[in-house]
Amino acid sequence: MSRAVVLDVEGTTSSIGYVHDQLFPYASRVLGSWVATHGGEPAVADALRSAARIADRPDAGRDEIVDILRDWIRRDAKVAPLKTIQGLIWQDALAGGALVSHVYDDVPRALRAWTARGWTVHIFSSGSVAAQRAWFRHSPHGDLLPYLTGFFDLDNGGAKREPDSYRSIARSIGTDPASIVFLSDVAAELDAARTAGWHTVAVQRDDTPPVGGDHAVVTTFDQLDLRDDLTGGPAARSVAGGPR
Ligand SMILES: CSCCC(=O)C(=O)COP(=O)(O)O
Ligand SMILES: [Mg+2]
Repeated sequence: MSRAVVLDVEGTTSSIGYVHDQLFPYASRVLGSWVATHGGEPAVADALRSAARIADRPDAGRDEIVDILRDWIRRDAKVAPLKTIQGLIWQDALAGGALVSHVYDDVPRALRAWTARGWTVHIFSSGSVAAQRAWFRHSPHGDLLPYLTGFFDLDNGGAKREPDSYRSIARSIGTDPASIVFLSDVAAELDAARTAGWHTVAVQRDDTPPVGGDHAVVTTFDQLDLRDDLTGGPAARSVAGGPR
């Protein structure tokens, strides 16, 4: 029987501070010139049109759309066309060394241990699949892609607070919901996954706001004891604060 771990990125595998202090300002800074260069490419043109539609300004020109996207970045809006464009920008920057990704030290250790035991590991993040792949490929711990089987974002996974997204991801990875463990720093995401029948574990990193909710809690992946028999739920070895 297949067993899977699904991981959120920002606040779970990686620092929120890094994303907000490095990635977002970088995207905001280069956005205007990047859109001027790439705006004619079909995927980018499509994302720009889609952003204008969502903002209810279908006739907006490129400069106005760049302003809309910058405003969304400032407000950390999880909007698919913004995430598509950010992902393409970050992909180049991560590959070229203009940006370095951040992954907590316990993450590669856990990825190695879980996959060695036959679990598959997948990512579900608001960041686009292109951003996710570049993020883990160019990690400070080396290329982590060999440990990752599937990548889901707002386009191919759906909204992170909707139970249907988790149902559809379970179907897509071919794993029974009762054999999937989801780790996230956002209680509403964990609630949605639990509604879909998944096991849930809140990740409370030192540098993140309190997760809240009533999910089992770990502060690092080292504390998660992934038993092959999940009937009692995934065990957190040394739970900080206990289930809340
Ligand atoms: C490498 S993914 C970039 C981070 C990002 O844009 C984002 O929105 C992360 O959201 P998450 O769902 O991972 O909390
Ligand atoms: Mg998160």
